[in-house]
Amino acid sequence: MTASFDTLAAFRAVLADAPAADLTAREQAQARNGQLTKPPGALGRLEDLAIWYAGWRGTPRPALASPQVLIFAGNHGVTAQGVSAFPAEVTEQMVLNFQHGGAAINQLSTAFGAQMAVHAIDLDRPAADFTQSPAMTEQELVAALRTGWDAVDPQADLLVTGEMGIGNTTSAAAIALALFGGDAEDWTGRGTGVDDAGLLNKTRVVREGEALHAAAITDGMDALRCLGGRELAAMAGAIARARSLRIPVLLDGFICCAAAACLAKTQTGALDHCAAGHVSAEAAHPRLLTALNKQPLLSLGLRLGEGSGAALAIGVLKGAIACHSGMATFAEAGVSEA
Ligand SMILES: O=C(O)c1ccc[n+]([C@@H]2O[C@H](COP(=O)([O-])O)[C@@H](O)[C@H]2O)c1
Ligand SMILES: Cc1cc2nc[nH]c2cc1C
Repeated sequence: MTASFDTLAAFRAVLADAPAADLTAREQAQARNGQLTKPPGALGRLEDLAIWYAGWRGTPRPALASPQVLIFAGNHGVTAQGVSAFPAEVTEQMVLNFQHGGAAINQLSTAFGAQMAVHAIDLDRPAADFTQSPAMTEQELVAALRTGWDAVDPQADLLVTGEMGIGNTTSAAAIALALFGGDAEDWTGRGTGVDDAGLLNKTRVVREGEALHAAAITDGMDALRCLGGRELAAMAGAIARARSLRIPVLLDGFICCAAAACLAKTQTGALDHCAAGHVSAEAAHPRLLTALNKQPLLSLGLRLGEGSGAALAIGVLKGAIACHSGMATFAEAGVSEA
Protein backbone atom coordinates (compact mmCIF):
# COMPACT_ATOMS: atom_id res chain seq x y z
CA MET A 1 0.00 0.00 0.00
CA THR A 2 2.07 2.92 -1.21
CA ALA A 3 -0.55 4.81 -3.23
CA SER A 4 0.48 8.45 -3.57
CA PHE A 5 -1.75 11.56 -3.47
CA ASP A 6 -2.16 14.84 -5.30
CA THR A 7 -4.56 16.66 -3.00
CA LEU A 8 -4.72 17.17 0.74
CA ALA A 9 -7.98 15.23 0.84
CA ALA A 10 -6.20 12.30 -0.82
CA PHE A 11 -3.33 12.54 1.68
CA ARG A 12 -5.84 12.42 4.55
CA ALA A 13 -7.32 9.30 2.93
CA VAL A 14 -3.84 7.73 2.72
CA LEU A 15 -3.44 8.30 6.46
CA ALA A 16 -6.84 6.78 7.15
CA ASP A 17 -5.93 3.67 5.11
CA ALA A 18 -2.50 3.15 6.68
CA PRO A 19 -1.52 -0.43 7.55
CA ALA A 20 -1.27 -1.71 11.10
CA ALA A 21 1.56 -3.72 12.61
CA ASP A 22 1.62 -7.49 12.08
CA LEU A 23 0.09 -8.79 15.30
CA THR A 24 1.17 -12.37 14.70
CA ALA A 25 4.80 -11.37 14.23
CA ARG A 26 4.59 -9.19 17.31
CA GLU A 27 3.16 -12.00 19.42
CA GLN A 28 5.84 -14.40 18.16
CA ALA A 29 8.51 -11.82 19.00
CA GLN A 30 6.99 -11.40 22.45
CA ALA A 31 7.13 -15.18 22.96
CA ARG A 32 10.73 -15.34 21.75
CA ASN A 33 11.65 -12.50 24.11
CA GLY A 34 10.37 -14.58 27.02
CA GLN A 35 12.71 -17.45 26.11
CA LEU A 36 15.96 -15.51 25.78
CA THR A 37 18.81 -16.12 28.23
CA LYS A 38 18.18 -13.27 30.66
CA PRO A 39 15.98 -12.67 33.69
CA PRO A 40 12.51 -11.54 32.53
CA GLY A 41 12.56 -7.81 31.74
CA ALA A 42 16.31 -7.49 32.35
CA LEU A 43 16.85 -5.72 29.04
CA GLY A 44 14.30 -3.12 30.06
CA ARG A 45 12.96 -0.97 27.26
CA LEU A 46 15.18 -2.72 24.72
CA GLU A 47 12.75 -5.65 24.94
CA ASP A 48 9.69 -3.52 24.10
CA LEU A 49 11.62 -1.79 21.32
CA ALA A 50 12.59 -5.05 19.64
CA ILE A 51 9.04 -6.41 19.89
CA TRP A 52 7.63 -3.15 18.46
CA TYR A 53 10.15 -3.29 15.61
CA ALA A 54 9.37 -6.95 14.89
CA GLY A 55 5.65 -6.16 14.62
CA TRP A 56 6.21 -3.43 12.06
CA ARG A 57 8.70 -5.49 10.07
CA GLY A 58 6.35 -8.47 10.11
CA THR A 59 8.90 -10.98 11.33
CA PRO A 60 9.58 -12.32 14.85
CA ARG A 61 13.35 -12.22 14.44
CA PRO A 62 14.10 -9.07 12.45
CA ALA A 63 17.39 -7.48 11.37
CA LEU A 64 18.19 -3.78 11.21
CA ALA A 65 20.65 -3.39 8.36
CA SER A 66 19.64 -0.40 6.23
CA PRO A 67 18.65 2.72 8.16
CA GLN A 68 17.89 5.87 6.17
CA VAL A 69 18.36 9.43 7.44
CA LEU A 70 16.44 12.12 5.53
CA ILE A 71 17.11 15.80 6.17
CA PHE A 72 14.68 18.38 4.82
CA ALA A 73 15.48 22.07 4.70
CA GLY A 74 13.05 24.97 4.38
CA ASN A 75 12.98 28.71 4.90
CA HIS A 76 10.52 30.65 7.02
CA GLY A 77 9.11 34.13 6.39
CA VAL A 78 8.44 34.43 10.10
CA THR A 79 12.18 35.08 10.56
CA ALA A 80 11.28 38.68 9.58
CA GLN A 81 9.83 38.92 13.12
CA GLY A 82 13.27 38.46 14.69
CA VAL A 83 12.54 35.01 16.18
CA SER A 84 15.93 33.31 15.73
CA ALA A 85 19.41 33.93 17.07
CA PHE A 86 20.79 33.17 13.59
CA PRO A 87 20.14 34.80 10.18
CA ALA A 88 17.93 33.00 7.66
CA GLU A 89 20.86 32.51 5.23
CA VAL A 90 22.20 29.84 7.58
CA THR A 91 19.59 27.39 6.28
CA GLU A 92 21.09 27.40 2.79
CA GLN A 93 24.66 27.55 4.09
CA MET A 94 24.03 24.47 6.22
CA VAL A 95 22.54 22.63 3.23
CA LEU A 96 25.91 23.09 1.49
CA ASN A 97 27.61 21.88 4.65
CA PHE A 98 25.40 18.73 4.66
CA GLN A 99 26.24 18.17 1.00
CA HIS A 100 29.96 18.46 1.73
CA GLY A 101 29.78 16.08 4.70
CA GLY A 102 30.65 18.69 7.33
CA ALA A 103 27.62 18.65 9.62
CA ALA A 104 27.02 16.65 12.79
CA ILE A 105 24.41 14.51 11.06
CA ASN A 106 26.91 13.46 8.39
CA GLN A 107 29.16 12.09 11.11
CA LEU A 108 26.34 10.44 13.06
CA SER A 109 24.86 8.83 9.94
CA THR A 110 28.25 7.34 9.11
CA ALA A 111 28.82 6.27 12.71
CA PHE A 112 25.54 4.31 12.77
CA GLY A 113 25.71 2.92 9.23
CA ALA A 114 22.85 4.96 7.77
CA GLN A 115 22.44 6.26 4.26
CA MET A 116 21.76 9.99 4.40
CA ALA A 117 20.29 12.49 1.96
CA VAL A 118 19.41 16.17 2.24
CA HIS A 119 16.47 17.71 0.37
CA ALA A 120 16.45 21.51 0.20
CA ILE A 121 12.87 22.52 -0.58
CA ASP A 122 12.31 25.79 -2.45
CA LEU A 123 14.70 27.75 -0.26
CA ASP A 124 14.14 30.76 -2.50
CA ARG A 125 10.43 30.63 -1.61
CA PRO A 126 10.17 30.80 2.18
CA ALA A 127 6.94 29.72 3.86
CA ALA A 128 4.90 32.91 4.39
CA ASP A 129 5.14 34.78 7.70
CA PHE A 130 2.27 33.10 9.55
CA THR A 131 1.51 36.24 11.55
CA GLN A 132 0.35 37.73 8.24
CA SER A 133 -1.14 34.84 6.23
CA PRO A 134 -1.15 31.03 6.11
CA ALA A 135 2.42 29.70 5.84
CA MET A 136 1.57 27.64 2.74
CA THR A 137 -1.16 27.20 0.18
CA GLU A 138 -2.74 23.78 -0.05
CA GLN A 139 -0.80 23.18 -3.26
CA GLU A 140 2.50 24.10 -1.60
CA LEU A 141 1.71 21.84 1.35
CA VAL A 142 0.87 18.89 -0.90
CA ALA A 143 4.07 19.41 -2.92
CA ALA A 144 6.18 19.41 0.25
CA LEU A 145 4.37 16.35 1.67
CA ARG A 146 5.17 14.59 -1.60
CA THR A 147 8.83 15.59 -1.48
CA GLY A 148 9.01 13.71 1.80
CA TRP A 149 6.88 10.82 0.59
CA ASP A 150 9.04 10.31 -2.51
CA ALA A 151 12.33 10.56 -0.60
CA VAL A 152 11.80 7.37 1.42
CA ASP A 153 13.77 4.36 0.19
CA PRO A 154 11.36 1.38 0.13
CA GLN A 155 14.36 -0.89 0.85
CA ALA A 156 15.21 0.92 4.10
CA ASP A 157 14.36 -0.86 7.35
CA LEU A 158 14.39 2.23 9.58
CA LEU A 159 13.77 5.92 8.92
CA VAL A 160 15.07 8.99 10.73
CA THR A 161 13.60 12.33 9.68
CA GLY A 162 15.51 15.49 10.47
CA GLU A 163 15.34 19.12 9.49
CA MET A 164 17.20 22.38 8.99
CA GLY A 165 15.28 25.64 8.96
CA ILE A 166 16.11 28.88 10.69
CA GLY A 167 12.90 30.03 12.40
CA ASN A 168 11.31 26.60 12.54
CA THR A 169 11.10 26.31 16.34
CA THR A 170 8.64 29.23 16.12
CA SER A 171 6.55 27.27 13.62
CA ALA A 172 6.76 24.14 15.73
CA ALA A 173 5.66 26.03 18.86
CA ALA A 174 2.69 27.59 17.06
CA ILE A 175 1.66 24.17 15.73
CA ALA A 176 1.89 22.64 19.20
CA LEU A 177 -0.20 25.47 20.66
CA ALA A 178 -2.82 25.05 17.93
CA LEU A 179 -3.00 21.27 18.34
CA PHE A 180 -2.67 20.85 22.10
CA GLY A 181 -3.80 24.18 23.60
CA GLY A 182 -2.36 25.85 26.68
CA ASP A 183 -0.50 29.15 26.50
CA ALA A 184 2.11 30.35 24.01
CA GLU A 185 4.62 30.38 26.89
CA ASP A 186 4.15 26.63 27.36
CA TRP A 187 5.40 25.85 23.87
CA THR A 188 7.94 28.58 23.10
CA GLY A 189 11.62 27.96 23.78
CA ARG A 190 14.95 29.48 22.86
CA GLY A 191 15.63 27.50 19.67
CA THR A 192 19.13 28.34 18.47
CA GLY A 193 19.51 30.57 21.54
CA VAL A 194 17.46 33.78 21.64
CA ASP A 195 17.96 35.94 24.76
CA ASP A 196 15.23 36.85 27.26
CA ALA A 197 13.90 39.74 25.15
CA GLY A 198 14.00 37.50 22.08
CA LEU A 199 12.04 34.82 23.91
CA LEU A 200 9.32 37.35 24.85
CA ASN A 201 9.07 38.52 21.24
CA LYS A 202 8.99 34.93 19.94
CA THR A 203 6.22 34.05 22.40
CA ARG A 204 4.19 36.99 21.12
CA VAL A 205 4.70 35.80 17.53
CA VAL A 206 3.56 32.27 18.45
CA ARG A 207 0.50 33.65 20.27
CA GLU A 208 -0.47 36.01 17.43
CA GLY A 209 0.07 33.43 14.71
CA GLU A 210 -2.01 30.78 16.44
CA ALA A 211 -4.78 33.31 17.17
CA LEU A 212 -4.89 34.43 13.53
CA HIS A 213 -5.40 30.89 12.21
CA ALA A 214 -7.25 29.14 15.05
CA ALA A 215 -10.62 29.33 13.33
CA ALA A 216 -9.23 27.74 10.15
CA ILE A 217 -7.57 24.81 11.96
CA THR A 218 -9.71 21.70 12.31
CA ASP A 219 -6.97 19.05 12.13
CA GLY A 220 -3.23 18.55 11.94
CA MET A 221 -3.05 19.18 8.20
CA ASP A 222 -4.66 22.60 8.65
CA ALA A 223 -2.13 23.43 11.37
CA LEU A 224 0.73 22.28 9.16
CA ARG A 225 -0.49 24.45 6.27
CA CYS A 226 -1.22 27.59 8.34
CA LEU A 227 1.73 27.50 10.76
CA GLY A 228 4.28 25.02 9.39
CA GLY A 229 6.84 25.09 6.65
CA ARG A 230 8.06 22.97 3.79
CA GLU A 231 10.60 20.95 5.80
CA LEU A 232 7.99 20.14 8.46
CA ALA A 233 5.56 19.04 5.76
CA ALA A 234 8.22 16.91 4.09
CA MET A 235 8.99 15.18 7.39
CA ALA A 236 5.27 14.46 7.80
CA GLY A 237 5.11 13.08 4.25
CA ALA A 238 8.14 10.87 4.85
CA ILE A 239 6.76 9.54 8.15
CA ALA A 240 3.47 8.73 6.40
CA ARG A 241 5.26 6.95 3.55
CA ALA A 242 7.29 4.94 6.03
CA ARG A 243 4.02 3.86 7.63
CA SER A 244 2.64 2.75 4.27
CA LEU A 245 5.79 0.63 3.82
CA ARG A 246 5.80 -0.58 7.45
CA ILE A 247 9.19 1.04 7.98
CA PRO A 248 9.61 2.04 11.66
CA VAL A 249 10.61 5.65 12.35
CA LEU A 250 12.74 7.28 15.04
CA LEU A 251 11.54 10.79 15.75
CA ASP A 252 14.06 13.56 16.41
CA GLY A 253 13.61 16.79 18.35
CA PHE A 254 10.97 19.47 18.85
CA ILE A 255 10.42 20.37 15.20
CA CYS A 256 10.28 16.78 13.98
CA CYS A 257 7.79 15.95 16.73
CA ALA A 258 5.63 18.98 15.85
CA ALA A 259 5.51 17.76 12.25
CA ALA A 260 4.66 14.27 13.44
CA ALA A 261 1.95 15.69 15.73
CA CYS A 262 0.21 17.05 12.63
CA LEU A 263 -0.19 13.44 11.46
CA ALA A 264 -1.37 12.22 14.88
CA LYS A 265 -3.95 15.02 15.07
CA THR A 266 -5.23 14.15 11.60
CA GLN A 267 -5.46 10.39 12.06
CA THR A 268 -5.46 8.62 15.43
CA GLY A 269 -2.65 6.07 15.61
CA ALA A 270 -0.70 7.64 12.73
CA LEU A 271 2.49 7.52 14.82
CA ASP A 272 2.20 3.94 16.05
CA HIS A 273 5.20 3.04 13.87
CA CYS A 274 7.28 5.83 15.45
CA ALA A 275 9.45 5.87 18.57
CA ALA A 276 10.93 9.01 20.12
CA GLY A 277 14.70 8.95 19.57
CA HIS A 278 15.50 11.55 22.19
CA VAL A 279 14.23 14.46 24.21
CA SER A 280 15.93 17.66 23.15
CA ALA A 281 16.87 20.63 25.32
CA GLU A 282 14.21 22.77 23.63
CA ALA A 283 12.04 23.67 26.65
CA ALA A 284 8.74 22.36 25.31
CA HIS A 285 9.95 19.08 23.86
CA PRO A 286 9.14 17.06 27.02
CA ARG A 287 5.60 18.47 26.97
CA LEU A 288 5.21 17.65 23.29
CA LEU A 289 6.42 14.08 23.82
CA THR A 290 3.94 13.69 26.66
CA ALA A 291 1.15 14.97 24.40
CA LEU A 292 2.19 12.36 21.81
CA ASN A 293 2.42 9.67 24.50
CA LYS A 294 6.03 8.88 23.54
CA GLN A 295 8.93 8.19 25.90
CA PRO A 296 12.32 9.29 24.57
CA LEU A 297 15.11 6.74 24.27
CA LEU A 298 17.87 9.25 24.97
CA SER A 299 18.24 12.46 26.95
CA LEU A 300 21.60 14.02 26.15
CA GLY A 301 20.86 17.74 26.15
CA LEU A 302 21.03 17.99 22.36
CA ARG A 303 19.22 20.91 20.69
CA LEU A 304 20.66 20.68 17.22
CA GLY A 305 17.95 19.20 15.03
CA GLU A 306 19.24 17.64 11.76
CA GLY A 307 17.93 14.28 12.96
CA SER A 308 20.93 14.09 15.28
CA GLY A 309 19.21 12.74 18.41
CA ALA A 310 17.25 10.17 16.43
CA ALA A 311 20.42 9.11 14.58
CA LEU A 312 22.10 8.43 17.93
CA ALA A 313 19.11 6.31 18.91
CA ILE A 314 19.73 4.07 15.87
CA GLY A 315 22.51 2.60 18.00
CA VAL A 316 20.08 1.81 20.82
CA LEU A 317 17.62 0.20 18.42
CA LYS A 318 20.40 -1.80 16.75
CA GLY A 319 21.43 -3.06 20.17
CA ALA A 320 17.86 -4.04 21.01
CA ILE A 321 17.42 -5.96 17.76
CA ALA A 322 20.85 -7.61 17.93
CA CYS A 323 19.98 -8.99 21.37
CA HIS A 324 16.45 -10.01 20.41
CA SER A 325 17.38 -11.76 17.17
CA GLY A 326 20.83 -13.03 18.08
CA MET A 327 20.62 -14.27 21.67
CA ALA A 328 20.25 -17.94 22.55
CA THR A 329 17.11 -19.24 24.26
CA PHE A 330 17.33 -21.02 27.62
CA ALA A 331 16.74 -24.33 25.81
CA GLU A 332 19.40 -23.68 23.16
CA ALA A 333 22.03 -22.66 25.70
CA GLY A 334 21.16 -25.24 28.35
CA VAL A 335 20.69 -22.52 30.96
CA SER A 336 18.29 -23.27 33.84
CA GLU A 337 15.21 -21.10 34.07
CA ALA A 338 13.94 -19.49 37.28
O1 LIG B 1 15.60 19.50 17.41
C1 LIG B 1 15.39 20.37 18.26
O2 LIG B 1 14.73 20.15 19.27
C2 LIG B 1 15.95 21.75 17.99
C3 LIG B 1 15.92 22.69 19.01
C4 LIG B 1 16.47 23.94 18.76
C5 LIG B 1 16.97 24.25 17.50
N1 LIG B 1 16.96 23.34 16.50
C6 LIG B 1 17.50 23.67 15.16
O3 LIG B 1 17.71 25.07 15.07
C7 LIG B 1 17.00 25.64 14.00
C8 LIG B 1 15.77 26.34 14.51
O4 LIG B 1 16.06 27.24 15.55
P1 LIG B 1 15.46 28.71 15.48
O5 LIG B 1 15.99 29.39 16.71
O6 LIG B 1 16.03 29.33 14.22
O7 LIG B 1 14.00 28.56 15.45
C9 LIG B 1 16.60 24.50 13.08
O8 LIG B 1 17.55 24.39 12.05
C10 LIG B 1 16.61 23.29 14.00
O9 LIG B 1 17.16 22.17 13.33
C11 LIG B 1 16.48 22.09 16.75
C1 LIG C 1 24.91 26.41 12.61
C2 LIG C 1 23.56 25.75 12.72
C3 LIG C 1 23.44 24.38 12.45
C4 LIG C 1 22.17 23.79 12.56
N1 LIG C 1 21.74 22.53 12.35
C5 LIG C 1 20.44 22.48 12.57
N2 LIG C 1 20.04 23.68 12.92
C6 LIG C 1 21.06 24.51 12.94
C7 LIG C 1 21.17 25.88 13.21
C8 LIG C 1 22.43 26.51 13.13
C9 LIG C 1 22.54 27.96 13.44
